[in-house]
Amino acid sequence: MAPEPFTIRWGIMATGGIAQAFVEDLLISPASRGVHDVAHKLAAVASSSSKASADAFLEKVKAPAGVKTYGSYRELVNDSDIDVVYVATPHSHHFQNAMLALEAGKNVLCEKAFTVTAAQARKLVETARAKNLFLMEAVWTRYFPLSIKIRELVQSGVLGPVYRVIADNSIGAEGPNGSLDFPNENRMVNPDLAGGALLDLGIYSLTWLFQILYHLQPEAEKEAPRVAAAINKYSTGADETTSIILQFPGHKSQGIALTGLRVSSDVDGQKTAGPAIRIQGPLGEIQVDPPAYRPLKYQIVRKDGGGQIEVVDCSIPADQGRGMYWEADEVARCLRDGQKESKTLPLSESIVIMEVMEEALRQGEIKYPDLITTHVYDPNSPLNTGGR
Ligand SMILES: NC(=O)C1=CN([C@@H]2O[C@H](COP(=O)(O)OP(=O)(O)OC[C@H]3O[C@@H](n4cnc5c(N)ncnc54)[C@H](OP(=O)(O)O)[C@@H]3O)[C@@H](O)[C@H]2O)C=CC1
Ligand SMILES: O=C1OC[C@@H](O)[C@H](O)[C@H]1O
Repeated sequence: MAPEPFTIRWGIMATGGIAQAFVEDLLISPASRGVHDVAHKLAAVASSSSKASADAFLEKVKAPAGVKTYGSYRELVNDSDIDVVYVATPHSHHFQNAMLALEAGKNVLCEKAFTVTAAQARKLVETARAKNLFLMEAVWTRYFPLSIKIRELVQSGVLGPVYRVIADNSIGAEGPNGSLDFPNENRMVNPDLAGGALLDLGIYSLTWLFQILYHLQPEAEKEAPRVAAAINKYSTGADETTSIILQFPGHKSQGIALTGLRVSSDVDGQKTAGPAIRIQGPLGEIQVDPPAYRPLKYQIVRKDGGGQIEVVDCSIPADQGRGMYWEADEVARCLRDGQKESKTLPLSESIVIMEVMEEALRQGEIKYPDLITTHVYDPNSPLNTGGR
């Protein structure tokens, strides 16, 4: 008889859009994606608004009976029947909320962007290590079968050394009279919630640059990049377009990461506009269809391919969710194996990415409020208590 899967008990912090998508994926049987070694249990959900919001959330996701609900994040992190807390609040809140969970002795999976500043990311990592807890930034894209396959292909040398990655993750959200299709209070453009294209969407362009140009560098030759960036600001003060050039001189490689809120990477929504990502070496290139955050199809163009291209489709069947369960499976395996971080996205790499984004925001003169940039933990911060 096959051994029972190792099951982890999740506590969900916040009840917004991504919390719903993540939980719906958690509730899909792992066996349906061929996973038998780990499983997931939805143990509790907390809303900073009210217990009633958490109750309503359970109905929305069609949760099984027996899931606890709380009207505060503090109650959630103190629940002894939880193995890991999923932080699904806006970027502005990640540092304080993840600290709240770590300080209560909980393992943490924290949504992207990890934090607002690099110092906050370092403090989270330092705290998790001091308390011997698991911590991971929830960059789900890295755990897609397509991402794994492409990292393997690049490592196998199919392109020769990769010298260039160009990646775009942009959405077409232009509104009337120069505005964007978001109210100014919306987390996409609101500086109080660390809004802006870079922290929300540009992180995926950087994910592609990093998972190829940085992650695959041999450990002994790890080289953080030089950064040149330019930003257009929206009327709220958040960035609406950000362009970043990275150079890794020791590896002779370069990356270009683009993001914006006016022109989509996939203008007709049909993926006919061309690739969002190009990974290039002397022997050929790999092109990945948009969106960069949910990659499902790629093609290989070989220098000696005689004009033929190889197309590889990694679609997810319509009834098989969004694809967030692969990162959840990674968390379960790490907890099972006593690993305190994911090898696919080590904490040191999340920190370097935060350093790059911080530098880009500095060059673009984007300023966020002190409340959300401090790296001093405050359990009573309104970011933890829900005071809005
Ligand atoms: N991996 C992915 O594909 C995606 C990741 N994300 C990431 O997830 C995070 C949340 O995004 P998303 O779910 O879209 O955001 P939503 O605005 O839909 O939800 C955020 C939730 O955070 C809680 N919250 C606490 N304080 C505030 C506040 N002051 N303002 C607004 N919400 C607050 C609320 O839950 P409550 O009231 O219950 O406490 C709210 O429902 C972001 O970091 C984003 O980058 C987002 C979309 C996709
Ligand atoms: O992480 C994300 O991916 C999907 C986008 O629509 C969303 O804004 C972003 O937060």
